[in-house]
Amino acid sequence: MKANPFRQALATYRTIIVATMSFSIVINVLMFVSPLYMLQVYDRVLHSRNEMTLMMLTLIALTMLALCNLLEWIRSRVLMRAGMRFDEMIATGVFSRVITSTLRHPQGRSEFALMDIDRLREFLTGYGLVALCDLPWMPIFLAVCFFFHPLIGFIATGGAVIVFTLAIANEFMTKKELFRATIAGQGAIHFSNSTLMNVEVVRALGMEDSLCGRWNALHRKVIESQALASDRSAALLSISRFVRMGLQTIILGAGAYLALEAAISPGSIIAASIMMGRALQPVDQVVGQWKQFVSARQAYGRLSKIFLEVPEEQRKLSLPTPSGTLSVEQLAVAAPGTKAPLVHSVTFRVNPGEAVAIVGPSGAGKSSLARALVGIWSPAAGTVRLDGSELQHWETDALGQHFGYLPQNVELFSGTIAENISRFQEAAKPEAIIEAAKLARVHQLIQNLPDGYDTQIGVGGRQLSGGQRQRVGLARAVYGNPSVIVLDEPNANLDDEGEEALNQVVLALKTMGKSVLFVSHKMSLIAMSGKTLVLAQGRMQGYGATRDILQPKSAVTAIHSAD
Ligand SMILES: Nc1ncnc2c1ncn2[C@@H]1O[C@H](COP(=O)(O)OP(=O)(O)OP(=O)(O)O)[C@@H](O)[C@H]1O
Repeated sequence: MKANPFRQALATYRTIIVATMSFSIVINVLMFVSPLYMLQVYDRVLHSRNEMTLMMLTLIALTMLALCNLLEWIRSRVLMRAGMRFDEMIATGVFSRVITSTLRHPQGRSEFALMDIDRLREFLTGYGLVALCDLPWMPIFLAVCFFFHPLIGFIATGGAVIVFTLAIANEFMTKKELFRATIAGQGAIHFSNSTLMNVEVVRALGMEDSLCGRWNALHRKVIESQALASDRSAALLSISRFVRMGLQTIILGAGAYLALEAAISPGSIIAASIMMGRALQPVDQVVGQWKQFVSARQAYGRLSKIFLEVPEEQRKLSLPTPSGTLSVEQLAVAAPGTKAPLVHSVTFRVNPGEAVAIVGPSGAGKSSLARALVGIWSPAAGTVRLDGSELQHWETDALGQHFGYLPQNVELFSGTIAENISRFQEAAKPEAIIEAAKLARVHQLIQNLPDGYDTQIGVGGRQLSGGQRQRVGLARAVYGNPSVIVLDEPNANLDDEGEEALNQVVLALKTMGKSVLFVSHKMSLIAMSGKTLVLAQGRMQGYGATRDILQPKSAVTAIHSAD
């Protein structure tokens, strides 16, 4: 099995974290410039009154500070590029896993893993990671405070402990609410997306108010949880800010007292105050970045889960292009995430050049069977074999190229007609697209559209009529010379001319030696098949030559009359 690309990407990022830490070492060493400068100015220059020394010290300090800022700039550029590389390494993997995971658990909302990539990348490239890299420097800065005087050291350490405690309290007090807000936010987005998919029905049936009410309820949950988390976090943040400011006053006061007692030099007062500030800075940053930390950690958890649940597809032997023999044995089909089979014990075989009609009343399980035949749903029992090899033994993408599939509700994508027919393949040849359109008898129809093959069809192909969608979907099904073509009610939206064209397509596909299976209620199309499979309540009621099955009093006629 291939290594998990998420882990690989994180391993690569580890090198970047090491580089960031190396930058941080130099940057933090340069943090000593300001306190050292103060010590020199107050304790040496003011006594010696040497202006030349002051000028040289100032010049050196400015150079060092410029270097420090230059390094910070380079560090952020390195992080940004590494973040982009990290994104590149996992984005494709996440996208394909989201598809697999959604097929397995349609209600699982795995699409949000795509947003998690952004969250994690933002954390890895932003101040969050820098703050973490700076954190190990805190003890060193505190040690220097002790070096000035133990009292200074204790004040700074006490301050760091308080600020840290506040950060942890922040985590505990906001964790649950932030998690709730994320889940509620996903629910609201999911709901609004599905509403927007059906805007026409929403307007026509006056559902706006009720749907808006439902969305508002979900949205309010997000706002309430966020507001609660933000209230708690804001209170702690202002306490933390007060502690920081109070500490500065205390440290200056303590320094002045120690200077009066001649325990430290006057320059040490300012230097100690700067040093304590540096020690507390990473803690402050961590507190400020807490929300981002939490969200990045949740994103990390969800991404790890999806990579764990959907492991890398094992490399499979590439099988030769199939002739198209589809054999189904004792097949049982259940919807993803459910156990009860919708289709039971189906056995039949389709040879190249044959057409099989799948018939039966509504809810008989015809579409469920079609889904299993093209490998969308895995068999709950039994097998589906293409040229003798079970569908699971084929590479998913390779298998898709050997199948043509037209689902009942067509499912076109936002893009041009040409892109839809070519299944969005980047290297699609125009000749192949036109060949598929001609084979599907839709070339002329496309030519009559304002932009021909370049016509944008909108989300779900909404800018086409129902019949046009179905015929473009048929062209997509036959694109790329597939061996097996499965059509689920391909004539549901067709007029007489469209139906005649469809009958011609089935005839042509048979002549070309393709295996054709279609679900239909239309006798004229069923008559194009050599064999018919009759389903009722998920069970095979008959399978045989269409002319026998279409005889009066046969199973199919009985089923239709019962319908
Ligand atoms: N994704 C799903 N999850 C759970 N049950 C499902 C799912 N899809 C379909 N079913 C159920 O499976 C049964 C068969 O549905 P299917 O769509 O396969 O029937 P059909 O024969 O194609 O019907 P029609 O002719 O109306 O399209 C139905 O009872 C339906 O409720």
